[in-house]
Amino acid sequence: MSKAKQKRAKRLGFSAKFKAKDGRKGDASGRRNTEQSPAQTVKDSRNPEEIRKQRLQDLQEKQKLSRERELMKRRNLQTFQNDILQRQREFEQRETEMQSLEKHVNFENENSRKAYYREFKKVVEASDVILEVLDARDPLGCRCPQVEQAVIQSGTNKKIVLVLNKIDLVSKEIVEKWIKYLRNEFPTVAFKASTQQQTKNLKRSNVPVTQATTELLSTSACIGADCLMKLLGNYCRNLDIKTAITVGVVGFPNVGKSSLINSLKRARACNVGATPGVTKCLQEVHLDKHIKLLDCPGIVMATSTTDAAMILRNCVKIEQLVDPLPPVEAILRRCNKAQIMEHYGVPDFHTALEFLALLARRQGKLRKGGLPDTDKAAKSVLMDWTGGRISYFTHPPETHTLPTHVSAEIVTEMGKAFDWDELEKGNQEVLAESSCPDIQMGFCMETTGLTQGGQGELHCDLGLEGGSVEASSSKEETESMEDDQDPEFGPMTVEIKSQKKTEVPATDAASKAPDLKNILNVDPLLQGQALLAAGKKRKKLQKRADKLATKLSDTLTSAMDFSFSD
Ligand SMILES: Nc1nc2c(ncn2[C@@H]2O[C@H](COP(=O)(O)OP(=O)(O)OP(=O)(O)O)[C@@H](O)[C@H]2O)c(=O)[nH]1
Repeated sequence: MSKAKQKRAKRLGFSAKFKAKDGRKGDASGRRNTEQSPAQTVKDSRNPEEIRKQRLQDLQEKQKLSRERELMKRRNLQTFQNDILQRQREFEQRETEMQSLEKHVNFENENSRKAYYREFKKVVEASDVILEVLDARDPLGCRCPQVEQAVIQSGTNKKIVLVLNKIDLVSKEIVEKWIKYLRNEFPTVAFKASTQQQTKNLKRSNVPVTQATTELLSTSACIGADCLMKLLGNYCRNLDIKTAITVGVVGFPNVGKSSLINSLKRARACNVGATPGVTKCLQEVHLDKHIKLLDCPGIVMATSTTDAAMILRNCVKIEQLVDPLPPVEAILRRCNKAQIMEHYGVPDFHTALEFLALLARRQGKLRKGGLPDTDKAAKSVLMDWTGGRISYFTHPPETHTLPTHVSAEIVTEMGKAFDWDELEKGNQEVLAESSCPDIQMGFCMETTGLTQGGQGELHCDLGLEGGSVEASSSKEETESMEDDQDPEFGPMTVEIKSQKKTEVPATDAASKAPDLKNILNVDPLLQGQALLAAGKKRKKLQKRADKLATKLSDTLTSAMDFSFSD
């Protein structure tokens, strides 16, 4: 070993290694290491690598200490100040980075979007027919040109069918107009998925048009399944497919893909939820031996539409929103101010933030120190929007123009395998089934469950008064606002449900119960029940009287306390 090497080894404390190499006990200089105990020497000879590491660490610590000592010698007030400023700057930078990370919770969604897209690709590859589910309230807004393009590019043997779901949330006229508009491109089926909670025997209505009642509407049964099944059956027949076909169900989040599959299966095969992103990966459901359905996670690939529009289309989880102000501003832009003021019971306001502060105060949503929690108020407004309390629907354009990714040849090719007349008939039946002379559907239905974070459930708010359906009252209770041109949604109608509540008569058992002395006036068959109620009432009154008496006597005792004590 050269001298220089020996010196370096000595500096780094490699004497043990050196010893091992030349066979002598001692450090690099060749001197015997007298400081080591015999036990240590034995240990050292056993594990030289560890000793080397330890020595290196010691050396580094020593160097650090000496550096710090040097620094302290040179330190003055100015360097201290610089140090503090530097640390403050670092802290602030970290804070802003954290904030920007939080602000982009959607980055996470960006990743999941990519994962969802991969799943979607799998679905397209495996499917013969793609059902693109659209929300009847805003069909164009939740149409995904990229999805259609991907299907078209993957060959003409794959067919696209548009399913106009949630038709119960809009009027029949609007559904008809949309079907007329959309069938210029692809076969379109009107549908209302079942929103029942049970796991089996989901209801599917096949009541003849003439016998459809208002009660049918108020149920959560599925409408349109027969038409869709016939369409798929005809497809198999027309193409003479003897084996099974695979049907992919794709669309925006929360449009009702899983609900549609469950309705066709008549069982809760897929998870359903009122928040977007419930379906996370591809799921296979065998309808029968001829049809296999594939549930796909909701995909959002729109880059042109603003985030606010995506939130209003219920594509983003409201609880996760970091800045809910822009979508609320978007809602306020679309609503009539007077209606909003009346609906939420707030005074006049100038900005969305002012409105939210007023609303938060009114709803008792306060932060520490009594400051209004505008974030919570904003989220409650957004929940009202996505949950249907502020309902909306868009109008189809007057004239139809083919989108750039769809050519006339593709339209003809796509439509070839389907029986259009049968489809037309089926849609008519669905619309007739879901319509009724007295009420306008959609204006009275409401998807709930969002606020509880549970499954959506269809509730009918038909303005029931004394058990009868009052069409006019339900109409009166909704106030609409027509917006001719909306840059993000196109022509749109927004409706705010008035919060008028019917007076509930007092149903207190005690108030209903007769007095004991009047028990003989009660119907003899009901006397047992009345006696029980009367007994309860007497006990309750007795308790109240006792309480009052105790209070009175306490007050009197304290008033008559003349002990002159402090
Ligand atoms: N009123 C009404 N609500 C519906 C209908 N179809 C689905 N829903 C409700 O819409 C919500 C979303 O339904 P899902 O079936 O989970 O929607 P999805 O498209 O599978 O959602 P992701 O899994 O997020 O992609 C649930 O609350 C359903 O109850 C319908 O036809 N009418």
